[in-house]
Amino acid sequence: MTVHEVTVRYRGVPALDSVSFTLGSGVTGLLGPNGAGKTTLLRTLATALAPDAGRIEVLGRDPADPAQRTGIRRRLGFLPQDPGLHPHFTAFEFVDYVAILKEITDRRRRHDEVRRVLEAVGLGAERGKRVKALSGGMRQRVALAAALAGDPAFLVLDEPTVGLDPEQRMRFRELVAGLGEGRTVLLSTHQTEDVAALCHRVVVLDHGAVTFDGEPHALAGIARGRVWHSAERSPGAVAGWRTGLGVHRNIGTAPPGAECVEPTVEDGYLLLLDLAGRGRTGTEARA
Ligand SMILES: Nc1ncnc2c1ncn2[C@@H]1O[C@H](COP(=O)(O)OP(=O)(O)OP(=O)(O)O)[C@@H](O)[C@H]1O
Repeated sequence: MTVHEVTVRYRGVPALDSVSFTLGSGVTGLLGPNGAGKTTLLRTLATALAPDAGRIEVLGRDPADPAQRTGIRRRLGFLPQDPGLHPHFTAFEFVDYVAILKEITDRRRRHDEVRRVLEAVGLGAERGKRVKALSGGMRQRVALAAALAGDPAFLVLDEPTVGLDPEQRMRFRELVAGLGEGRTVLLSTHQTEDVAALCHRVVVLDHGAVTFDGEPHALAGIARGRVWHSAERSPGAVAGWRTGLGVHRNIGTAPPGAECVEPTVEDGYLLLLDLAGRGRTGTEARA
């Protein structure tokens, strides 16, 4: 999968500005603040949007060519931010409907596939329930099952853990981790914990440009020596918050004598955004 100098504009304003990177198998995380261009990039890779400039190669094919684009779509699973689940469909009917759109024409084979993917996301017993009767986490799994129909080689997931409680998020993580074996998964998220838990690689987008591309521990490493705990919020910190334990976690240039702590992916990410000139001064209490 290659993205080469891709630009996408909305009414002349670039949402992606000459973005380049390559993707291999496994789960890659895509982080970025609101409006960074994540959804635009995912929709472009999922062949739902054509770039204004640059080239893309997905599964060895060129989506600009209609015949090759069809070939890509047959091997692609896309979980959009709003999957458009019809509330009156049962889980089975919704996934079956998507499988029809994916041109699995043989009815018996298709129904077997729908049962397989609903089992895979842990919804085998719920397949006859209507979408409107399912919890948010279950609906998200129905949408994932639909994306998985046809065993795609490339899976594009746009903020799949939004709105899930911690237990549902953990279950979802387990599922996605398994999916990264032998296929390419691109996962957009605001959850740095998801990136740390799931991804072998992370790409950070900011203002339509790639500002980091590497392993999650390298993103955390940006903040090495620059995260410290103190009794009060430290004035030299670019970001800081009082933790649930009552100490202040500060990120920035550590004052002399500060006791530095091990940085997380979130620390590195916040510092990266600040280094890009965003100038955060978060003071909200976090758990
Ligand atoms: N259909 C559209 N028409 C005009 N502008 C758009 C459209 N879609 C997105 N944009 C703009 O393009 C930029 C990138 O948007 P995009 O949705 O790709 O960001 P994002 O990183 O996915 O954001 P979020 O984290 O909030 O989902 C934003 O400034 C957004 O306002």
